[in-house]
Amino acid sequence: MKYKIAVLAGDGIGPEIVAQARKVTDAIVAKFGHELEYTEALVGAVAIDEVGNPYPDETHELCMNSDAVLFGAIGHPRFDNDPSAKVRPEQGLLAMRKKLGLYANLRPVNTFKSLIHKSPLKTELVDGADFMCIRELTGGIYFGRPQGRTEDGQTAYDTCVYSADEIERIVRLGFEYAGKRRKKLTIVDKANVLATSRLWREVSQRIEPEFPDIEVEYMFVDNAAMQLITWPKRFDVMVTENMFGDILTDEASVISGSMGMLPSASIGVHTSVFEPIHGSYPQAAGKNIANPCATVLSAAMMFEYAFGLMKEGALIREAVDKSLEAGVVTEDIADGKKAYSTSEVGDWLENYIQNA
Ligand SMILES: NC(=O)c1ccc[n+]([C@@H]2O[C@H](COP(=O)([O-])OP(=O)(O)OC[C@H]3O[C@@H](n4cnc5c(N)ncnc54)[C@H](O)[C@@H]3O)[C@@H](O)[C@H]2O)c1
Ligand SMILES: CC(C)[C@H](C(=O)O)[C@@H](O)C(=O)O
Ligand SMILES: [Mg+2]
Repeated sequence: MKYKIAVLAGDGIGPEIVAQARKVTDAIVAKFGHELEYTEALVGAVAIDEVGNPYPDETHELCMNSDAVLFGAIGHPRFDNDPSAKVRPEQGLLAMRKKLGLYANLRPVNTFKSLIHKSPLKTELVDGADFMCIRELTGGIYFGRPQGRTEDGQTAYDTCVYSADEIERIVRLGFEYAGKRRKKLTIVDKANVLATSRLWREVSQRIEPEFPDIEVEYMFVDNAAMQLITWPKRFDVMVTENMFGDILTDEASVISGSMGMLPSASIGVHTSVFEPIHGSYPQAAGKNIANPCATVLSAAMMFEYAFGLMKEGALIREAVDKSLEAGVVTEDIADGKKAYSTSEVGDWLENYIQNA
C-alpha cells in the first residue's frame, strides 16, 4: 500500500526529531513492502517567518489530502517572551487541530523496563504503570470566546466552553477504550467549581449505564494530579478536558522517565496527526541532543491508528525498547553514562529495524 504523509516539522528541535522518525518509517516500509509519500509543509514560527501565517492554507490543504500527518513541534522563545505578539506559533497548532476536527488526543503513558530507575518516583510505584490519557483537544478554555482584554488593558479574560455533544463524543471514546483495556475509566474534572465540569459529570453519568462492565470513577483534577504520581498504577483510561489533559500528561512523563518519551495521536473528523507531547525545546535546537523517541513512538502510533498496521508499529516499539536496553540513548535518559546524539539514536533504530 502507498500512504501519503504530510510532514510538519515546525520549530526548534522539530526538524531534528522528525528526521529520526523518517529514518524509522523508511526502514519499516522497506521491510514490509509499503510505500510512503512524504510532503513537507510549514507550520509554527517558521511559517510566520516565511508566509506570515502559522498554519498556512497550503499546509491545511495538504493535511486534508494526506492519510496522516507527522508533526514535530512548534514554538519559539521570541514569541514566548513577547506577550504582545498578535500572531503566534501556537495559534497554528490550535488552528490545525480545530480545522482537522482532531477532538481526541490519545496520550499513552507507560514505563520502559530500562528506564524505571530514571524516574524520580520509587521503582515499585512506577513499575507496570500503563494508562491512556484521552485529552479533549478542540474545546474548552483554549477555544472559548470571548478571550481578550478590557479597553484599558488592565483586565484579561478567557472563556471555558463545552457543549454536551462535545463532551459526549470524547467521554464515549473513553468508555470504548476502557472496554478494550482493563475496564476502568477515570473522568477528571473540577465539578466542584466549574460549570463546564458539572456538565461533563452530567453527560458522563447519563452515558454510564450504557457501559455496565466499565468501572467509572470521577476525580477532581487537583486530586488526579496528586494520585498520578503517588499511585499511577491505579489508572487505566483517563478522560479529561483540554487544559487538564495538557497539564496532567506533562506531569505523567515523569513516570516514563522523560518528556522525550511520550508520543500521541490526535484523531477525529478528517485526517489524524501524530506528534510528541513535548514542545520545541528551544534550548536544544540545532544541538543534536534531543530525544527523538517520543516522535518515533508517535510514528508507531501512526502505523497502528492511521493505517491499521500493527506489526509495523510493534517493530518500532521493539526497536525503541532495545535501544534503551543497549543504552543507546540521549542525554536526558543517559543517567551519567555515555549520551548518544539525536541522529545516532535514529541511526541505531533504523539499523535495528533493517536487521530485524
Ligand atoms: N505540541 C507542541 O508543538 C508544543 C508542546 C509544548 C510546548 N510547545 C512550545 O514549545 C516551546 C517550549 O516550551 P516548554 O519549554 O515549556 O516545553 P518543551 O516541551 O519544549 O520543553 C520542556 C522541557 O522538557 C524537556 N524536553 C522536551 N522535549 C524533549 C526531548 N525531545 N528530549 C529531551 N528532553 C525534552 C526539556 O527538559 C525541556 O526543557 C514553547 O514555545 C511552547 O509553546 C509546543
Ligand atoms: C503548544 C501548546 C498550544 C500545546 C497545548 O497546550 O495543547 C502543547 O502544550 C501540547 O501539549 O501539545
Ligand atoms: Mg502540552
